[in-house]
Amino acid sequence: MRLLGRGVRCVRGGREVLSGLDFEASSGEVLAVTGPNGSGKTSLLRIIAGLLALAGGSVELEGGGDELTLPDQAHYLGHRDAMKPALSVHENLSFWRDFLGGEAVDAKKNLVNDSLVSESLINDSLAAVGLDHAAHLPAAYLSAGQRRRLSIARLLVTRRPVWLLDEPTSALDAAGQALFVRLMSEHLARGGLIIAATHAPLGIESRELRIGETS
Ligand SMILES: Nc1ncnc2c1ncn2[C@@H]1O[C@H](COP(=O)(O)OP(=O)(O)OP(=O)(O)O)[C@@H](O)[C@H]1O
Repeated sequence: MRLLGRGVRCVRGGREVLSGLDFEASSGEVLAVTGPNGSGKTSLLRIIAGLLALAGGSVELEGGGDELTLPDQAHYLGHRDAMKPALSVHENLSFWRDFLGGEAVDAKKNLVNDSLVSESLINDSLAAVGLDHAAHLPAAYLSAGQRRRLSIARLLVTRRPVWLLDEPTSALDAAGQALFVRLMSEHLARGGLIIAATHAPLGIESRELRIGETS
């Protein structure tokens, strides 16, 4: 699988933010998008996620699911944690699983239509990010790092091969960063790919795409 961007152009508020940008990332690879504030890193992730229109060029996923669009095959984790504060941690994750079309699979990768299995997927995902003890707390009570962990759990309730991550390690403590590195490594080992906008090292081997140097 390969994500390919050619001649990408982005205009925001009448200003050209990206122009003629080429990039690619393959299965098992992390592309770290770096550059000064306002250089267009978030805009690029939002274009790939289908949340922002291209003003020119193309972005394509080769070797993905034939009947699925690129946005259907991508997880977008913005730098703001998209959680409803009045819902519990568990309810927030259930919402995202349903919204993203989460499917439970058994050990032989067969689809399982079983609410108990779905329930254990939520619990396993919360445990994987160290939030099992907080499942019934309102999301409003979470600390910044815990909110980030809950966002990361979204990546686990539905498997999608392309992870688009905006400043994914912000607010994470050392243990949280180590945990996230492990989750990213497992994702890459399964053939996934990651594009991350970041100002800080991700703690995992990556290739750099530097943008906005001249602006
Ligand atoms: N909704 C919008 N309308 C107009 N301009 C916008 C909008 N959103 C972003 N911009 C502009 O687009 C440019 C790129 O913003 P973007 O958020 O992609 O940068 P970034 O590289 O992610 O920055 P940072 O490192 O600060 O997160 C900035 O000049 C910003 O002001």
